[in-house]
Amino acid sequence: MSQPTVPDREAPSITCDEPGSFPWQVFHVRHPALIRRLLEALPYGQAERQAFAALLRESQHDQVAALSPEAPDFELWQVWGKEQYGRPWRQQGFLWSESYFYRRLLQAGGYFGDGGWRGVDLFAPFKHAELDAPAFTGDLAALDRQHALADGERERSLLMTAVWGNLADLGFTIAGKETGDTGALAADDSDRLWKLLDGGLVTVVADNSGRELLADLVLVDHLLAAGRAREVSLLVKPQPYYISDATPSDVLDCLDRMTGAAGAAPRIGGRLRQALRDDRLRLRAHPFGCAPLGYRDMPGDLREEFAASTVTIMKGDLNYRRLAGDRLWPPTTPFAEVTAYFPGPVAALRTVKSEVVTGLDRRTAAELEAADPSWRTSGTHAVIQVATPRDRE
Ligand SMILES: O=P(O)(O)OC[C@@]1(O)O[C@H](CO)[C@@H](O)[C@@H]1O
Repeated sequence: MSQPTVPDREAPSITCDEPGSFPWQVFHVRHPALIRRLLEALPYGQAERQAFAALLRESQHDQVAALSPEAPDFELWQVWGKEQYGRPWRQQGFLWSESYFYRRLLQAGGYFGDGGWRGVDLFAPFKHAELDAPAFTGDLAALDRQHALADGERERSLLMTAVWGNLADLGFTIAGKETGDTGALAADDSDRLWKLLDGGLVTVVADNSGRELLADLVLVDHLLAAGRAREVSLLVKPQPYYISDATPSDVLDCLDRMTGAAGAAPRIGGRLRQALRDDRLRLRAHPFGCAPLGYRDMPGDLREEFAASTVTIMKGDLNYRRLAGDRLWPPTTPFAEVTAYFPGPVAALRTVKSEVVTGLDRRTAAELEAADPSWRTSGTHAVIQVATPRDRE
């Protein structure tokens, strides 16, 4: 096997330095809007309100402050943040700074403290509202129609629902973006993906809770029930992150909502509960899920898990950034090249909501860039991309 190329040394890393750019807007528009929403949703006291305001100021104008030595994850962040502490936030890589912002947001909300906010998921009011919203009820009802489809059509529908479910991301909606149900696929390797799903261990790295997680769980149920997976390992976040990212308790909430509904939903929810009991579905919450790093820097145990999987399915935009590297790749850079380090077959199911794009054919890339330069952040397009070790030979 020839040596994999490491093209990420060539594409510029994305930072928040340029006023008006997408990453700059995340820090200067999206984060203030998020904090306003948090303060409306939860009755935080003076100390937390001041801490949120201080975090906003620091992250927009100052140097990155380190965690205090009492923090439970101090050691971890000494490693993850050693290059960044004491330097301006705006000069950090966007992936790093955004991730650290969410870590510090939990701290500002008292999540790690010894007061009444300890362990409280500050995004829970939004997550619960989503589970109670008409759109979620509509998604549950749509499962009956999906169930009635012929096999091939049903698989296509399950996959597309999981892909476009990624638009139901509270970070995206807080930024005032529209979440139309579907747009166009800029790359579609779905046939290759189905070929890989041949009855082995499948790892699904989940993204958002609520509507996206529902679609992902329904897909997982199908993989198990149809023998397309022998076992599924579902990776979620160990703590609240990026607003609506799923944690283990969000999975349980979603299952509850399914089993409490009518029609196909309770049957699917019941099968998933049974699969958890039988260990055919394993729920994992690895600390690396909230790391400010790309998968290139994954720890050994995760590498082993991905290597042992017949395919790892990465959901969502942030996972795509972490997989490909948070860089301004020419969009025709082969997906297999940027994921050459990955220890097994990998598939990305993602609506495009940030600037990182790879694996497009020349014509599609040219047409998209010419039609609307903001297509990368508007959520109008999605990709289904697959790379296997064979592609790298
Ligand atoms: O990973 P997800 O939930 O699909 O998307 C996360 C996201 O909303 O956050 C980032 C900007 O804040 C973007 O990469 C992306 O739009």
